[in-house]
Amino acid sequence: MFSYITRFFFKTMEIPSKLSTIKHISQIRHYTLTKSATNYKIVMVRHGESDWNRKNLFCGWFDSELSPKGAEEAATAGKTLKRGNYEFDVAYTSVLKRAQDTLCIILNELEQTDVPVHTSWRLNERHYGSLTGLNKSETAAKYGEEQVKVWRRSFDTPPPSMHADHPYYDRIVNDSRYADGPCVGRNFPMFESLKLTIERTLPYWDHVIVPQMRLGKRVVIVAHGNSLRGIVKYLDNITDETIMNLNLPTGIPFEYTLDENFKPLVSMKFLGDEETVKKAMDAIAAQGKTK
Ligand SMILES: O=C(OP(=O)(O)O)[C@H](O)COP(=O)(O)O
Repeated sequence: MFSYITRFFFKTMEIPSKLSTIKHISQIRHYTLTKSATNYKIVMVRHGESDWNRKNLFCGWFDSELSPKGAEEAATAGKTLKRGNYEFDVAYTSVLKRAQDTLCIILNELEQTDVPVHTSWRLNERHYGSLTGLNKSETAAKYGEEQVKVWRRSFDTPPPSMHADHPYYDRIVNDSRYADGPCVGRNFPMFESLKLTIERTLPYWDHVIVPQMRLGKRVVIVAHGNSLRGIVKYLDNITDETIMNLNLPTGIPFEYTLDENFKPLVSMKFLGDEETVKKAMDAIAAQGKTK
């Protein structure tokens, strides 16, 4: 178990009275708890590798299955949490199968299958627009690695929009899981930047998840690379530039300890060995290379 903060990036500091904006990834802080106070712990996990992760395709709102490796990653995550004696009172996930199946495997491993599970499109992966279904390396070869990095990681530049003639448009827009929202023509996305993803994820964090933590519920969230990057950016007040360099690995849980105002006391403590996490992060970053 290690804090993401400790190796690449992090240094231990005293808790400042106010969080300042993180301008470089190396400034993400690992605060030492110097006094006992109300604090809340929450575990987050990006789902295990999906079939489309394995094929290196932009996935977004396409409902890819877990790959066999992804199912193994989920089982390993569950075993790790069990070894750490984690118990949960409530779980949150997206409407997408790769996240739900990961959560199910984790709860099975934990022997906590009676934990209530809430699903919301607000925790979905960002919508990758017309890039959905394209191979990332091939897209980099066609448009350049820089452009692909902007589409993948910039804060507010969205990918091109998905139109009705896109091969996955009908399947996504007419999915019955969205019957109760979002609404096409109103808030059903056809593309999303990280900024837009945060705008629909944060209300769920603030109005659904935080109130449960306030009640003392122990929460686990299983979501996606970019919906979780959005939450992390918000919690750690990471700048738009710095967030470009954060790549979340699949299937490795990480924990936050939050103070009474739901600000981080301990940020992104990965429950996995440091070398494995670093390699996994580097591999995610490299997906946008030409080869
Ligand atoms: O669907 C996706 O994310 P997910 O695998 O976390 O659900 C994206 O294709 C991840 O791609 P990215 O890492 O290029 O943003």
